[in-house]
Amino acid sequence: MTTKTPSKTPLLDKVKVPADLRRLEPSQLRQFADELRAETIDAVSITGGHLGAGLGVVELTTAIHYVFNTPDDRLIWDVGHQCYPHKIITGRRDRIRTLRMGGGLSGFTKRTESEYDPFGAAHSSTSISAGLGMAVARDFLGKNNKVVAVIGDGSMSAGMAYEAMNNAGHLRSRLVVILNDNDMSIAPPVGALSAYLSRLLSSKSYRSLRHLGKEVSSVLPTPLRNAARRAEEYARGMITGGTLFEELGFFYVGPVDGHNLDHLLPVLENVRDADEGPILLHVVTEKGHGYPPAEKAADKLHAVAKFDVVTGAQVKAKSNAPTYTSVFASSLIQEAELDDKIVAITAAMPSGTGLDKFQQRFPERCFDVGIAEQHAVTFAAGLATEGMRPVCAIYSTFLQRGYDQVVHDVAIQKLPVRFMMDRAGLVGSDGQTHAGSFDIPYLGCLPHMVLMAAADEAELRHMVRTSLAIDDAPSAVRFPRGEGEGVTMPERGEILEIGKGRILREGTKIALLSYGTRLNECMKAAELLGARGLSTTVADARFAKPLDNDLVKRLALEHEVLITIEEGSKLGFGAIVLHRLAETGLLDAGVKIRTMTLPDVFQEHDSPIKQYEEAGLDARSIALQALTALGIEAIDLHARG
Ligand SMILES: Cc1ncc(C[n+]2csc(CCOP(=O)(O)OP(=O)(O)O)c2C)c(N)n1
Ligand SMILES: CC(=O)[C@@H](O)[C@H](O)COP(=O)(O)O
Ligand SMILES: [Mg+2]
Repeated sequence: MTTKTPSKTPLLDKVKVPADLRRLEPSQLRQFADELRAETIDAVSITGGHLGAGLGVVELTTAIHYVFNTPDDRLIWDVGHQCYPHKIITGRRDRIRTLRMGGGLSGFTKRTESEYDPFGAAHSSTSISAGLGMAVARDFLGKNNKVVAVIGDGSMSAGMAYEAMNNAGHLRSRLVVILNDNDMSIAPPVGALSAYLSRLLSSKSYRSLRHLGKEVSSVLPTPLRNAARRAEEYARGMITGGTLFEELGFFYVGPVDGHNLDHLLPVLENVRDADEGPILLHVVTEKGHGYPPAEKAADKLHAVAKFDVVTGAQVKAKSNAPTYTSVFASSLIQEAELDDKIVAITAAMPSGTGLDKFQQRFPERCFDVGIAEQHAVTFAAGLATEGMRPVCAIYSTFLQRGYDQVVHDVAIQKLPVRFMMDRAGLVGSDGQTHAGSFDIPYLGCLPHMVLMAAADEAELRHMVRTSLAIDDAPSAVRFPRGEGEGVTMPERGEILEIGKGRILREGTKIALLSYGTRLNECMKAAELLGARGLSTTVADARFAKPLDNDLVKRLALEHEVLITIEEGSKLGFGAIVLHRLAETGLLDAGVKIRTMTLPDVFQEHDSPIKQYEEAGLDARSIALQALTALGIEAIDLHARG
């Protein structure tokens, strides 16, 4: 008879949902947390994903679900990248090894995934606003559940968090905000707030509060007379430095050791039962806590590929070409060597944008403004008014956060801010919230903008230099996540003729006009069409604004079919071309025109290859589009290869 190997997670095995957790004894929670951490590490070693943040909140996740009656009590995770332990103990352990895979769990909290995810996240600093909305609704509806928002120190650097606290303090709503302070963003945190939080932790009171343990709960709100309360708050503020938050109308509690369940549980119970206005509980944690490879890593293993649990060594895919990010960074450094007016700005994404390399070379000319895209854009506009050449490196999706600033502070004033939009298009496992799908329409509708899309890494190098040469208008260059096409790189970028595209292949019947990196798929589609005797032109627009009107006119008049292809949403490049053809009467010439874009849905996370297939932007789909326009059957092309 085979003896069953004892489980490594006997307590975790008993917990499918938090109600099961709440049946454990408090004395069992330490072991439970250790098992939850081990399960998180094992799962992410298989799927890859955001590891460090989740490891830092294992105890906090355990304590919150133990003390609060989730899901009736609402728990909102800011950004949501730290939610893997939360997902494991809220009915999703059986699917946790499908994390970020096609058809699997999302890498962030998601309403449609679970009742324990009352609010979707992924873009940071939304949790307090959402939590306040839920608290006010609760009061309107006469309900009595609690609302808890967990926000990181990095996410607390975004203006939206202050807008929400300001309003919460005014409304005096019963809302619990847990500031998860691990002294990390993706990179080490920046800004005055980070310094302020560090002061809180270094103050003698913090050391004494740590030693006082449970006494921390004694500083919680009790019905105090206003005068006494203000004096009490300032006294506490001076002891624990909570005054910044208390001036915003919050009752500040902390700082508390976020890995010590003996501290966390009584404080959370008191916070839960305090019948007061908004409370901010300042919890101190360590990103990557409990896993030495993460604790030792400079980035605390914020995001990892599959890895070996024992060594922490990651399994990196073989690289066939430089990443677009690295080409952008090296091109910018190259230009900045020759022009000391070039400065660069990131919103807390130095490594993701490649500006960490620029920062190493030009520390005084690189600004990490924290998670503050709105500020980043207008800060860049201010720099441009004084003749600097600011480069704002913000992912396409995160630039959405600073859109009014692009319109109001940059475009209307025609200021030469250069936007370098990495992750433009589909992004694979980060899914719906991170896809850079909308920058072509959201920028294409703005007067004065010069818009470029790199077809490959050589084109990106040209466009970086071209953008830097434009001193009389704002410009934006979009390029995708991941590796280039493996083309030969120029020593230095050329300055492209503004508003001019290029023809790569001459044909007579079908014209494929590509904008961005689908160009290679267009060339393959031309081969497929050529093999059917259909002579095909392939052109690279290079610019969406100003559009190469002569090229568009020639393609429309000299071909039976004209197809635009872009890795962007509807109402983008194809719409710009259609407008042009309609406004100039060229549509009357009878060309069969089709526009190929991303589908009008928020595509779920999956591998990039699967996402492109689903989007229908691969060579086979492009060829099919042309054949269909010509009324030619192509059964063989319908079958997916
Ligand atoms: C608006 C926005 N900008 C940038 C990002 C990229 N991003 C994801 S997590 C993160 C750092 C968050 O730091 P913190 O809130 O302290 O969480 P921690 O990872 O330390 O747990 C950043 C900048 C984002 N998700 N949303
Ligand atoms: C959680 C978050 O928003 C970032 O970590 C984001 O996932 C980074 O995306 P890349 O991996 O494409 O840099
Ligand atoms: Mg942090």
